[in-house]
Amino acid sequence: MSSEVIAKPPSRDASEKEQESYPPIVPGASLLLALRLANRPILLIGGGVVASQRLYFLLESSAHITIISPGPLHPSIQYRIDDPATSPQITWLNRPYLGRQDEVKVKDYDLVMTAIDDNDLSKETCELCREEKVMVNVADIPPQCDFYFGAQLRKGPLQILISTGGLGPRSGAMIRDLILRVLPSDIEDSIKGIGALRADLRKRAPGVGGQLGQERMDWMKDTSDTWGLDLMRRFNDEELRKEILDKGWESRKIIGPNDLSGVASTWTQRIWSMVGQRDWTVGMGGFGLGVAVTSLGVMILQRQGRL
Ligand SMILES: C[C@@]1(CC(=O)O)c2cc3[nH]c(cc4nc(cc5[nH]c(cc(n2)[C@H]1CCC(=O)O)[C@@](C)(CC(=O)O)[C@@H]5CCC(=O)O)C(CC(=O)O)=C4CCC(=O)O)c(CCC(=O)O)c3CC(=O)O
Ligand SMILES: NC(=O)C1=CN([C@@H]2O[C@H](COP(=O)(O)OP(=O)(O)OC[C@H]3O[C@@H](n4cnc5c(N)ncnc54)[C@H](O)[C@@H]3O)[C@@H](O)[C@H]2O)C=CC1
Repeated sequence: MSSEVIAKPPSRDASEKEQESYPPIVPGASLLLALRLANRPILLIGGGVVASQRLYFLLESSAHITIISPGPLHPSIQYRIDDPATSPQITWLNRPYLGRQDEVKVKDYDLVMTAIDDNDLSKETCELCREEKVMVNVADIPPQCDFYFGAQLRKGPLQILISTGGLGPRSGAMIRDLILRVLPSDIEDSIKGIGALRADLRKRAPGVGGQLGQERMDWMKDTSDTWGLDLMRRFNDEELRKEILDKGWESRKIIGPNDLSGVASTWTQRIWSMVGQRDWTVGMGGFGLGVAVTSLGVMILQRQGRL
């Protein structure tokens, strides 16, 4: 496994030597982002199984989705339209989309997705989107997509997306399942814990940038590293958070799990012993390996000019 295939952007704390050896840029990647789409208008054209998958993820991101497709729809789409929990998020136009002639205009949407069995109409929709500079995913013509979907897994606030650069969607899903198997089943509790600690710290030390911002980031980073992923779940205990903020942050010290005293220590340790210790490093090593192997495969194909 060559280390050059692993993305290495500049680091906050890289040593000067590392800073000097800038890794070469390897082009051809997609920019992996986490789009925040709450209440944003999204146009989804088509009503089959692929559209039903798009709809599911769009609903989870709290977007507002306009679906244009003649019925009958895929049953899961119809279900979401009928379900009072999701119906306010969906506008269904029960008719075919007419491309350039359609009264619905792509410029009124933040993103457009086509999932239809009509290549020509997909191309026309894509052209319209280019003219209006609206990002588009065309399920049947990958080279025309501005963005791809990927195999996804979600555990509360944690989300992981696997992209194979359009080469092997099914293999992406298999890698996702591999990651799922090695992830601790309750990792979301750790993420929620560290989120609660960050929020409390921001309340004590509000503001952006400057000396305080730098100290806040250094303290958070060192505290995260000291506790590790596994023990971060303990930050869900409000009393424990208060203790490490009082004793640690206020004097800019890092308080580790063994530095705790009193009540917080005793009862959180009791809960902890009930949950049981696990070695996460083995699992996370597997995760890193899986992702790196995928990247390596994609890189090889890129170098061979097949991407
Ligand atoms: C480029 C991309 C564009 C995009 O969709 O954004 C695209 C394109 C195409 N997929 C096709 C086929 C299949 N797609 C799947 C499955 C998924 N496809 C997904 C993504 C992507 N598919 C994007 C690149 C992803 C990446 O970079 O890795 C996933 C990951 C996410 C999702 O769709 O939400 C989801 C798995 C999610 C999960 O299981 O969780 C299966 C398997 C199955 O259904 O189980 C098959 C049949 C088997 C096969 O062909 O492999 C065809 C028709 C090919 C033909 O006609 O022969 C095209 C068009 C083409 O390739 O021309
Ligand atoms: N990206 C991906 O993950 C995958 C992409 N595909 C591609 O996606 C396309 C759609 O796949 P499926 O959902 O399986 O097809 P499907 O045949 O189940 O559904 C097609 C849908 O498009 C609708 N439709 C057709 N013409 C329309 C129009 N003018 N306006 C609005 N709606 C219209 C149909 O009513 C139907 O609901 C296929 O062309 C296929 O190449 C297929 C599998 C996976």
